[in-house]
Amino acid sequence: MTSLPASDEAVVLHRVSRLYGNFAALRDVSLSLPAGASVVLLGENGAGKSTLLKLVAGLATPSYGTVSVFGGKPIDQRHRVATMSHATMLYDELTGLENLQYFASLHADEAPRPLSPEQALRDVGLDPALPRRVGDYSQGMRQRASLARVLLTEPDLLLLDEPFSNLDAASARSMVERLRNYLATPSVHGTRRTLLLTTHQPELAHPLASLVLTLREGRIAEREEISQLAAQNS
Ligand SMILES: Nc1ncnc2c1ncn2[C@@H]1O[C@H](COP(=O)(O)OP(=O)(O)OP(=O)(O)O)[C@@H](O)[C@H]1O
Repeated sequence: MTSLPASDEAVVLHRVSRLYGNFAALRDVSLSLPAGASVVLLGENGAGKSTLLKLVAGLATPSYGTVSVFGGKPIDQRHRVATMSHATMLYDELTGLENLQYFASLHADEAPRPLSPEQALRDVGLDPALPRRVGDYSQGMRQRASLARVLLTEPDLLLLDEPFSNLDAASARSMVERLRNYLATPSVHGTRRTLLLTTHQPELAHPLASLVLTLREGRIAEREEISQLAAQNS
C-alpha cells in the first residue's frame, strides 16, 4: 500500500495531444491536478472531454505527450481509479445487490474495504432489498446503482463522464451529496480523494468543484479556481 502526501499530484498531463486520423480531439493540453482536487470539465459536444477522461483512465493513449496518474502510467494505477461512463456496466438480469455482490467478489483480494454492497446501495438512495432486476430500473436508478458500483472499490481517483445526464433534479442533487461525501472521506490508501467529472450541467456540479475547466476544440480555453471550496476540502 502506498501513501501519498496531500501535496502530490493525482493527475498530470504534459503537452498531450490525441489524434483520431488527422483530427486532433485534444491539442497540446498540459494540466496538473493535486490529490484532493474536485475538477469539473465543461465544453460543447466534441470539445474533447471524454477523450481526456479516457486518457486518464488508461482506456486510450496519447498520440503525443504524457499522462501520469499518481506518478505512474494510468494503466498501472487502475486499481486506484474508478470510471463511470455512459455505459453503466451492470448486469440487467441481476438485482442491484446481486450486481454489487458480484462486483465486490471480483475485487475481494484488493485493499481493505469498509463499504459493503448493501451500504454502497443505501448511500446512493437505493434499497438493497429491492427484488427488481436492474434491467427494470429507471434510468436514474441505473445511474445511481452504477455510481454505487464504482464507489465500492474505494477509488482514490473517480472519473465520471456526464453522471447527471438523464437524472431529475432530486436524483442529481442526491448524487452531488454522495460525491461530496466521497471527497470528504479519506481513502483506504490514506490519500485525499480526487474527482474529475464532465457535465453539460455546470449548475449541478459547480458547488462541488475546486476547479472548473472549459475545453474548446481540444484545448483548455478557461480555467476557474474556486478557492472557497478548495479551502473547505483542505
Ligand atoms: N474513437 C474515435 N474515433 C474518431 N473520432 C473520435 C473518437 N473519439 C472521439 N472522437 C472525436 O473527437 C472529438 C472529441 O470527442 P469527445 O468524445 O472527447 O468530446 P466530448 O467533449 O466528450 O463531447 P460530448 O459532450 O458530445 O460527449 C469529437 O469530434 C469526436 O467525434
